[in-house]
Amino acid sequence: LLLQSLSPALLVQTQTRRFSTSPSQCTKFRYSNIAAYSIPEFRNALPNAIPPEQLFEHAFLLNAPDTPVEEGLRTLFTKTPASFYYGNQDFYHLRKNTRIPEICILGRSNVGKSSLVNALANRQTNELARVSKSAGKTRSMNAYGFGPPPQLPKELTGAQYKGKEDLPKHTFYLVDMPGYGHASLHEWGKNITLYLNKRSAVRGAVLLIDAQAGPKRTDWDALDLLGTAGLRTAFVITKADKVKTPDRLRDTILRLRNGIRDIEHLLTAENKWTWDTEIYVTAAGARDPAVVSATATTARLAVAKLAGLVGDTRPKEERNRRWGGKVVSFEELMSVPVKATYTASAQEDDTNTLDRPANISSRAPSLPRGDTGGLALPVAANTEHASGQQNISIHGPSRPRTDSSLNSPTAHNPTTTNPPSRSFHTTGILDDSSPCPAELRALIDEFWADLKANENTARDRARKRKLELESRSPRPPHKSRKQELRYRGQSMFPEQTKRFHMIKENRLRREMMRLQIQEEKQRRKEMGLDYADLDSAWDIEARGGAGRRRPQRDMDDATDDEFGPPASEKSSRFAKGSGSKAKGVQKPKPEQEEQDPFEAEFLRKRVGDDDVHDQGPSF
Ligand SMILES: Nc1nc2c(ncn2[C@@H]2O[C@H](COP(=O)(O)OP(=O)(O)OP(=O)(O)O)[C@@H](O)[C@H]2O)c(=O)[nH]1
Ligand SMILES: [Mg+2]
Repeated sequence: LLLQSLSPALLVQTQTRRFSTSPSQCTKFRYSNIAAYSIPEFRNALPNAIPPEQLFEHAFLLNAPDTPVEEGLRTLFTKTPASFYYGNQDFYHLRKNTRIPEICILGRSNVGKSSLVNALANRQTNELARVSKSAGKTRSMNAYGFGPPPQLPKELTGAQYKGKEDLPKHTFYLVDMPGYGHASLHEWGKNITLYLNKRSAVRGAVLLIDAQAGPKRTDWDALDLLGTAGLRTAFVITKADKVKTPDRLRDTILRLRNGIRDIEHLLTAENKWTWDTEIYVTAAGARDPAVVSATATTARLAVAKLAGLVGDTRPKEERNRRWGGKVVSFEELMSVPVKATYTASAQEDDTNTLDRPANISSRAPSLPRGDTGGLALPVAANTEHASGQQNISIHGPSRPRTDSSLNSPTAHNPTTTNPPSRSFHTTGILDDSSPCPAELRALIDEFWADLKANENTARDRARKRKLELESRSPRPPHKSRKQELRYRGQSMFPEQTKRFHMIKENRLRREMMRLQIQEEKQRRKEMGLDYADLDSAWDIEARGGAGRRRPQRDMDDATDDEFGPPASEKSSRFAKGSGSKAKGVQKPKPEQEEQDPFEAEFLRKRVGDDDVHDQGPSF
């Protein structure tokens, strides 16, 4: 069948009678041969002339060169039972893996991705991956581990991995993706795009194409995305048992080949994207288990090659080409000064997909279609150029790579109801002088804001929480009950506070007086004068003033020398701030009638009447 489809002019004449034209009538052996014929080296030989052990002799398992690949692959995929490793819709919530290769399986919804995972692991339907007749069954990126635990070199088991990453239990992971196209969500496409561009462990992608339906527009979009991400790609035709006529399969394969060639033609020299020239044909969900296992072998070979587990059959000059480009973080991408152009045009109808993408530059980029936009999507950071210069081009998924189409910013119609889908990539063919249109800036800003709003890392959550807390109205400062009562007491009993200050002042005043009397006493002693009157004066002062009994301390008496100036003066006095010690020393005015007569006399003797009035009291 494949002979007919791939090289109709070759060999087919002699073999057509031996092959049934209906795949459903093919035996296991013939399916094996079909599988073998999907590898180019065998296309020139007669199918029945190839013994099974030679089927894959041109390739060998890296660690066991003597093991025939078919047998070795079966052991690799089935001996250690495959197991589920992680599954999440959100790219940022995927479990960390930086040491084991990851191969992702892409394809339209219902093309048979999950069935292929089960077939590769030799499991029944639904035993490992969930399969359904209706499209959109797989809703998250599910990784399944295959093969025995690897023996990692020391540098990959160091302390830097502890607590951050699980020790791998398998040789590689196969990631079953949600399908694009019918019943898919725009959100899935966003996360798959992030995965293809940012996941460091991803080594390659398997793109599944329905044998009967052939490649559709969304498949070209996906291919474009893979090309942008620079990810090595293998092509697997699925549901080969369902094709109605060999012509149909031939048509599918030819259209796929031509489409790939066109994309290859439009790629720039710097682009690191490449693909396996073999197109693998499978029937992983067929009813006949023999057919499933026979065709699963080729798919195993495709996966093992992508994971780097099988010797490479590519020409030597191609072997050193980098498969995955350096991933540029989105932050990095955004900080690059934009020198870009923007191209977009009307949406192409999905039904009009039987045409191969002969003129990719004229293919209309798709517009997001709400929730069913599939992979029509925004971000794709790609490799940096060796020169270090980066240009960003924003365009629809059908990325035009010709100069003429790149320099047509006017093609963008800002009035369009659906905003065109966007993706970013670096390219060397952009003209430096091309201006950055305002709408391009707006688009980037809008997308950036959108992405930021949907971020959900632990750091983002913490930041959001902090902002939320900060935005709340501040709580009143906490006051202890004691503080509160004291504050209330002050405001409720101001008179008591005033009295407290007055007593303090009087204490100071007395202390000053005592010192002065002592000095005077000393002076008189030296001069041989009598100083008995000073002792009696101090006694009077210590009792609380002349003619007073000391314990009387009510507020009515506060007008005397002990409690400060008369009530009329009190307010002004306290308004000045009686708490100050210096001011507290400013004592009752000498003109007060009630002033102690001894004090007055003493002052008169010491400083003279005039001074008393001019300078005011010194205590
Ligand atoms: N006859 C036949 N049927 C197949 C084959 N592969 C898958 N199917 C059927 O196709 C249907 C969809 O298969 P899935 O494996 O769930 O497809 P999927 O790509 O994972 O779909 P989503 O998860 O919705 O994206 C199921 O009913 C399978 O039995 C095949 O090779 N031959
Ligand atoms: Mg699925």
